[in-house]
Amino acid sequence: MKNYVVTAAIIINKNQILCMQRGDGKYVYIANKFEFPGGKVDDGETYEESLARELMEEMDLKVDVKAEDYFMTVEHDYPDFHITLRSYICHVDTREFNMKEHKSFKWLDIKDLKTVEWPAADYPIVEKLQKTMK
Ligand SMILES: Nc1nc2c([nH]c(=O)n2[C@H]2C[C@H](O)[C@@H](COP(=O)(O)OP(=O)(O)OP(=O)(O)O)O2)c(=O)[nH]1
Repeated sequence: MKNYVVTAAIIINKNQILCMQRGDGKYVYIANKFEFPGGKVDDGETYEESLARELMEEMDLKVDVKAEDYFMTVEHDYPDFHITLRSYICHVDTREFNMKEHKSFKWLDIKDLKTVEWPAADYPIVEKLQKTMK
């Protein structure tokens, strides 16, 4: 099975988390779900560089992602591929960004994260946030 290494940003502003909704796509089990913005790591870049690049590409959002902001990694098997999902906490001081690739977004309190649907790989992250950051 293919393995995708993906970095994802838990973007926090005033105690709320930015949840971005994916559009349609070929995999029904992730289409239209809310996710932490980010994407696949390219050859030759560090995880932190990759995440900063994705945030800029997808949202025009400039974030200095630091190794010390690492939160957790989830290994998950989807029906068509395996994902290594590596997440970082990113505090931002603005809510301004351009939604270039997603279909909608929500800023949610941590306690409300499960009011939207996430891809299966994201639930361990949501759960750790709810346990450790309330
Ligand atoms: N960015 C992000 N991706 C996630 C999360 N959870 C999750 O299962 N994924 C999956 C969805 C995708 O299969 C993959 C991220 O890839 P991507 O966003 O760079 O690429 P994509 O599949 O949308 O499209 P493409 O660039 O391959 O055309 O990781 C998450 O919280 N954030």
